Amino acid sequence: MVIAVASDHGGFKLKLAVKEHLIERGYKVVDLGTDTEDSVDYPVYGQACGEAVAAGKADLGVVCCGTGIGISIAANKVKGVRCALCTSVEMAELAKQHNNANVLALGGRILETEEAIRITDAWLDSEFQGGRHKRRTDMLDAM
Ligand SMILES: O=C(CO)[C@H](O)[C@H](O)[C@H](O)COP(=O)(O)O
Repeated sequence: MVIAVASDHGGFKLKLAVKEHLIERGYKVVDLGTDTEDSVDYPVYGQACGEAVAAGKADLGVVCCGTGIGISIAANKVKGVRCALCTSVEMAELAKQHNNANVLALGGRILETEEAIRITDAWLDSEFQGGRHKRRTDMLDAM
């Protein structure tokens, strides 16, 4: 299982913490940048992660910016991406169970690192429930 991670400067430190955690969990991680806390533009990194997932170069993606909002909008511009901005464990569970989110967005200026890790684990460890939810994700993917 390969997970792509990407962030702007606002999510850089959180991305590093999530990346380390993912590696500890045994995932192969591809880091698409940014690589410093210098100011950069979140659309570049949201698009890069979304394209990696959509192209099958990664199975899943995690994107981080200051709030998680801008980079999630960018990732969701890529066809085939279902990026979910999550601020709680419950949202993360439902993002996988109902939306089959293939990219998780987190806010580095919003979440404590420990909570972000719990959210990431909840998303990874939940399973898509299919059924009526599959009909709806198919509708999303056809847009
Ligand atoms: O999602 C965002 C904005 O929609 C992020 O929070 C960005 O990280 C933020 O806009 C960066 O702001 P900065 O003042 O340039 O650091």
